[in-house]
Amino acid sequence: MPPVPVPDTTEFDVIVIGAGAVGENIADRAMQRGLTVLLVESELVGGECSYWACMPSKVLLRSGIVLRAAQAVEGAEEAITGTLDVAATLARRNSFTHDWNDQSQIDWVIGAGVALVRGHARFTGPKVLDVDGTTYTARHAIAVSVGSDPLLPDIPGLADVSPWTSRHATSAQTAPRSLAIIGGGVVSVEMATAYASFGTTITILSRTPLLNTQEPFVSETVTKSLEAAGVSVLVGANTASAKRTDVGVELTLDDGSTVVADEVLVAVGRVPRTMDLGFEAIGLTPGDWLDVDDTMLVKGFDWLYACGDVNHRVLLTHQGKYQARAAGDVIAARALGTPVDDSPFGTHAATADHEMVPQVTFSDPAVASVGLTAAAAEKAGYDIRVIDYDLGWVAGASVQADGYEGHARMIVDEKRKVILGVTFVGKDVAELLHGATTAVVGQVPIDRLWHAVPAYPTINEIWLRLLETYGRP
Ligand SMILES: Cc1cc2nc3c(=O)[nH]c(=O)nc-3n(C[C@H](O)[C@H](O)[C@H](O)COP(=O)(O)OP(=O)(O)OC[C@H]3O[C@@H](n4cnc5c(N)ncnc54)[C@H](O)[C@@H]3O)c2cc1C
Ligand SMILES: NC(=O)c1ccc[n+]([C@@H]2O[C@H](COP(=O)([O-])OP(=O)(O)OC[C@H]3O[C@@H](n4cnc5c(N)ncnc54)[C@H](O)[C@@H]3O)[C@@H](O)[C@H]2O)c1
Repeated sequence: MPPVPVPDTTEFDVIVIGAGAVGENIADRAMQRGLTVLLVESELVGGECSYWACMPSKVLLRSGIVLRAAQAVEGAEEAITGTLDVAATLARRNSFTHDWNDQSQIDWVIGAGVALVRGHARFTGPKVLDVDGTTYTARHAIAVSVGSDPLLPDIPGLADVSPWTSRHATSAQTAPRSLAIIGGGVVSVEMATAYASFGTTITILSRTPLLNTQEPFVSETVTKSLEAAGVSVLVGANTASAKRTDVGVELTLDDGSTVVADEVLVAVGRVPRTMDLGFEAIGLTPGDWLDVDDTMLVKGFDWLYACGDVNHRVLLTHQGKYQARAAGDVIAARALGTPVDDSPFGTHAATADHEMVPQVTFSDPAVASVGLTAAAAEKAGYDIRVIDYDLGWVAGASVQADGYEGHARMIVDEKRKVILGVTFVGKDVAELLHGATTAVVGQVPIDRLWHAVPAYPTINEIWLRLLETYGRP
């Protein structure tokens, strides 16, 4: 890791622990509002997203998606005579992670005017930290943005087979011949998609249908497409034990059947990185997530903030950065005595975290969703109407790919006549999402949405079709 120059003071207005995407944004925001800020990072500046999560995983997926997109258009398809170049794809991924060197991010942080220390931070008391033997003090606030680690389930033998986690899957320098994946969430689906395109034989062992927090049609479509790519999707599969044998890792399911693969990837969710933060010194319990209000202030404190994965509100980079903007600004406002606006949708409140979160799963076809599913909206007590439409019937989609298959669903709050949630599944739907997010967060009345005319022939014409299906009063 490149060296980081030592700051010339140990007292700052704000200290941010963890320089992932989220911590960088808290620091930048507070600094821009006039505070002095120290950022402490134990590994790489840029965190999980840059080196072992969002960016490398999306690069690993992209080559296969582009290849299949060309294969789905007559005229382009004929030009494809080769297969996906795995080594070149992995090399492209290495260039995105700068071979796991964070010099460019160090330069950005220091250039932005934020002090940086490389080391492991632990609380030794309120507003006081030890970083590898040096004491640092915050005058106003400490923000925790230490992220999360993969959860290793308590399956007998699993720890002994040295399973892959998302870090191995996103940083591997060769593709294994076969890979078993425990879990059926986003990491499982994305990594199955990527590695299947590299020629790896994949078996997914999932207790539930894939992506089962999404609308049910998402699971059906994604499962079908993975199976078409040669992936074995075992739903209702409970892994009971694991052992390494001469031929690889052998997983035994609770029905007695076995799955053998070169490697096993565990992708069953996350735990907070709070085991070794000195929480005892400030009355918190090591290993806990941090419970925050909408300004990201940890409940029970007036100086401790938590943003990103560690507060367990939404484990997504963009949502963590949104929280960071609110937190950086409110820390400065409270320190400088300027007005705080923590009302819903105010400058200092991360209101959208609750029911307006966008997410893209970069499977093929992709899943793009924002807000509530029908089930979640009903559970929350809304009086809803569900509008469905086949994306393949949209002219723009049929141009995009021959035999385009996809689906869209819009959830309408019948009382207020606004949209609570939208889900798209289909090729190239990721870039449709922000229109949906704007409609949901803006609570744009359905009547007004009729005046937002989608260009013809784009896939965005799905909006017109959804409105026509809903009907105009
Ligand atoms: C495979 C994968 C793919 C993903 N893809 C996407 C995606 O496409 N889009 C999306 O929005 N989200 C995605 N996510 C989720 C996203 O990666 C996380 O939500 C995001 O990285 C969280 O950011 P963070 O800043 O909270 O934590 P992190 O990025 O983990 O940063 C925390 C930092 O704190 C440091 N740290 C920890 N403890 C200490 C300490 N005691 N002292 C000093 N430093 C410390 C760590 O070294 C780390 O650098 C993905 C996750 C995975 C696993
Ligand atoms: N494109 C993206 O936005 C993206 C991509 C990857 C990851 N992420 C984020 O990273 C986080 C972690 O992803 P993830 O896939 O690890 O978690 P996840 O919460 O998305 O999925 C975990 C899955 O594992 C299952 N599971 C839990 N315990 C199990 C066990 N013992 N055995 C078998 N299955 C078990 C769950 O039912 C669930 O289906 C998520 O919160 C996700 O939002 C986002």
